[in-house]
Amino acid sequence: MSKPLLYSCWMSSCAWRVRIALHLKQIDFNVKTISILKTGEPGDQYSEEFEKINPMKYIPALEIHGHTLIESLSIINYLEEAYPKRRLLPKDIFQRTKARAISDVICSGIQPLQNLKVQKFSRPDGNLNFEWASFWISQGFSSLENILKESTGDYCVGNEITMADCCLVPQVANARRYKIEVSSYPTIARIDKALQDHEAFRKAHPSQQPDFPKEVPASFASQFK
Ligand SMILES: N[C@@H](CCC(=O)N[C@@H](CS)C(=O)NCC(=O)O)C(=O)O
Repeated sequence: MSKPLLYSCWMSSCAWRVRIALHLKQIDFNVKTISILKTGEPGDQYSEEFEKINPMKYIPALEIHGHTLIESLSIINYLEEAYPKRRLLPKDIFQRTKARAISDVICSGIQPLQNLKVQKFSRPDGNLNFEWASFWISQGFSSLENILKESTGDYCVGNEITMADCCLVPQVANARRYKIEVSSYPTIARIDKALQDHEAFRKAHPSQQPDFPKEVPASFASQFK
């Protein structure tokens, strides 16, 4: 079987979620870079070629076993079902539901509000809107902090790493990018810190990606401080 192929980009938090899951499952994969933010021209997600991969014009997408999968959470759920070893959902049904709910909060309730095309549409000049992104992430984090206080042990849900952790770490990086003081959310900050040294999370980090630039663009500097 050829290796799975992940359409990814160093700056995409959604692709990052899937990279973490692939590494946690110890699945070897190749990466095809789709540059989603280019100066003065549309990103590669708008190309005709990529639209055939994902008609939503978003990354990630995963080619695996002759199929093309889209939507980060659906991809992670596929990986969980197809590769049940090193599980990303707890055994207990209520813990499992919590892990899914936290993933949904991040993937449906926070990240879509700060996505590139949403930010651009919010401004008449079509540029990124830092204030907008920062507002919506802060709103989401205030609620997420309270949700996590109830579910956390070492990680988002109890003491096992779950798909919720795959979603949390990239979203915390987004928060830093938009200059949110993450320490104001102590549970979120603690879980994020606890995961930084885990091998799968290190391998999935933007700095380890083939398209990571030699010089980080100024607008990302706060993410990597
Ligand atoms: N719900 C989708 C969202 C994917 C998404 O928002 N991808 C972002 C990168 S993190 C993207 O491709 N943005 C391009 C754009 O906004 O033009 C998923 O979870 O896969």
